[in-house]
Amino acid sequence: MNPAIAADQLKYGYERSAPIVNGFNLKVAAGEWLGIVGPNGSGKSTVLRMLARLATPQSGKIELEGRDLASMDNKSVARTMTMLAQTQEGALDITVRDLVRRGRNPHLKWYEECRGPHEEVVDWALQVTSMTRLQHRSLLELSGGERQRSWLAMCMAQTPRVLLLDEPTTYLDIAHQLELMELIRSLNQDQGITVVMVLHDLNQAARFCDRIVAMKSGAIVRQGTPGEVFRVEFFREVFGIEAKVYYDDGVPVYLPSGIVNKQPHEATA
Ligand SMILES: Nc1ncnc2c1ncn2[C@@H]1O[C@H](COP(=O)(O)OP(=O)(O)OP(=O)(O)O)[C@@H](O)[C@H]1O
Repeated sequence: MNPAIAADQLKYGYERSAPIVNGFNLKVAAGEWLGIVGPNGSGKSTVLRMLARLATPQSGKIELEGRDLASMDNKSVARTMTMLAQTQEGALDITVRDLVRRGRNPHLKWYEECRGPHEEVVDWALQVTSMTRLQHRSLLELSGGERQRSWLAMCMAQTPRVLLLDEPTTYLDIAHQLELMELIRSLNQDQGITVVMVLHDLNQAARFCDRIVAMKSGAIVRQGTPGEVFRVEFFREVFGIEAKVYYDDGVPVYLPSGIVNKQPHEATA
């Protein structure tokens, strides 16, 4: 079976600056939950944007389920893969249900309306994200967590097989963070959706992800299961911190104790 995503030798940079991402290779298996971690400015969002086709690599190739991403049409990409960003742009003066209906657009012909079986998918997307009760509310009347769930419901209405998420829990309190992570876990485990998520909370990465890829200066420096990655040297070399690693129910948990050498940490050094 083709990997859900295969990225080969990706390179990306801005004019007059050294490449931000260089020689980046990644394979994500269908049904896997991959976490991308790394210091600020290490290129995580840039990689995710290239995978989502929001940024075009200067060189290298991305395959989505074995197809060349660069030559796929927009609707085929949107029927296969979707991305939930940290914050969303767009008007909030819309009901949750109307927002979720927009997720059906890649499946509709230009003359078609969201009706019949498409409305059933909207019902399903609202249900799996626990938004049915709030579906007639305007986004303006929702909390940050409920709003993020509404956007996720729209993503689900696309019935994607691959879900990309860029720090989706950043603005959520801890209860809403866990709620969103549990929800994504059920989408991953029950619906078989492949998940690629950039996240800063390393303990959450260890708890939820099958595999962690750590980036520094635009390249992958460590990867493996959370247990393989969570080593004292990893925290020193990638984040410049001293940390102790404990195990809770088989899951590694780190506790930071200080900055290595007491030097200001150079994120992109
Ligand atoms: N428009 C731009 N022009 C020049 N450099 C940019 C631009 N946008 C981003 N960068 C640089 O690209 C590098 C990688 O940024 P990116 O957002 O991918 O990192 P990140 O690992 O996601 O960071 P963070 O954890 O802070 O979100 C950073 O050094 C950033 O300053």
